[in-house]
Amino acid sequence: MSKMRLIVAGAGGRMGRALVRAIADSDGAVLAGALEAPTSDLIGKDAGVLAGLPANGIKLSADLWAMSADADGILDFTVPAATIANVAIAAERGLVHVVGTTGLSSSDDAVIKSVTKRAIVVQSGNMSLGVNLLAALVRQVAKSLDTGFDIEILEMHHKHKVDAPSGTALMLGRAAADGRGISLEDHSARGRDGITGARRSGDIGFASLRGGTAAGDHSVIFAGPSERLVLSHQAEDRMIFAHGALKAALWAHGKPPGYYTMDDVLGLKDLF
Ligand SMILES: NC(=O)C1=CN([C@@H]2O[C@H](COP(=O)(O)OP(=O)(O)OC[C@H]3O[C@@H](n4cnc5c(N)ncnc54)[C@H](OP(=O)(O)O)[C@@H]3O)[C@@H](O)[C@H]2O)C=CC1
Ligand SMILES: O=C(O)C1=N[C@H](C(=O)O)C[C@H](O)C1
Repeated sequence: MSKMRLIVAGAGGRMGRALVRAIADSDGAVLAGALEAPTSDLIGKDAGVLAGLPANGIKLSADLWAMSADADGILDFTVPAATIANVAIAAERGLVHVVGTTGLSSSDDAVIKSVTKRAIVVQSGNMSLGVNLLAALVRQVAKSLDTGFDIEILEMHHKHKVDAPSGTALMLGRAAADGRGISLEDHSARGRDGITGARRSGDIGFASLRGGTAAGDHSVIFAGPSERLVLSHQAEDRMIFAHGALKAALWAHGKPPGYYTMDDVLGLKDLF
């Protein structure tokens, strides 16, 4: 079978470079294009060289329409405005669109879902196996414990990260809210500072730390009377996200148009 032809969006970024390496190592995919911001100094540079590999002849370009004429999918780890611009082209071309970008607003998410009658979208705030298993466990624990247990989510990332809470923290918060049968939007506590008053019962709290090179640490704390249960995951290398994204693209290739998550890719929907 021929290899899946993939475009990496944000090819000059941290995840973009990791994705170029993951594709180079893969038997099932080949790099078909490398997208960057039109303002980037990296336009015209070789994607392989930027990723620390031998030159592969794929030059960074800002023209997704041209590079997608002969592609099967796009791995998109960029910024919200770029991802939203890519959605329409991916749908028009019938590409698999793997969306890893975080910091998307609820209206951005609505735009992404609006094209899934025509497009094949796989979206997740975290593409790693470990975090998606963690989310399934959090949902189950939240279902088992009553509201006497307060739920707090703590995350730490490298100093360059621009959005908070992380997409993963929000995903874990949503899993906890699902388990409890509540809406996260109505039961979140974000950015406590100053005289905040006592904790509102039933809220899911978020706290974000930034520093150094941390690839992504997440803990979900169930704090009850005289005991605490902590479920956590530490990413040691961002290649785990790149391998997850590549797995998602290969899984989605040939699937009917629709909206999918890593639960579909990893078969976690029926775990509990
Ligand atoms: N779902 C998951 O598993 C994971 C998600 N992420 C998310 O992925 C995103 C990227 O993370 P990271 O790689 O660390 O960030 P970087 O800032 O290193 O990379 C983002 C890249 O996107 C580029 N970019 C900006 N605008 C456009 C555009 N219009 N078209 C194409 N490319 C563009 C940036 O270019 P420039 O610098 O010139 O602006 C930059 O090279 C973040 O939202 C992060 O949270 C990260 C890891 C895992
Ligand atoms: O920006 C990052 O680095 C990461 N972003 C994702 C998030 O916001 O959760 C996933 C991972 O934690 C790394």
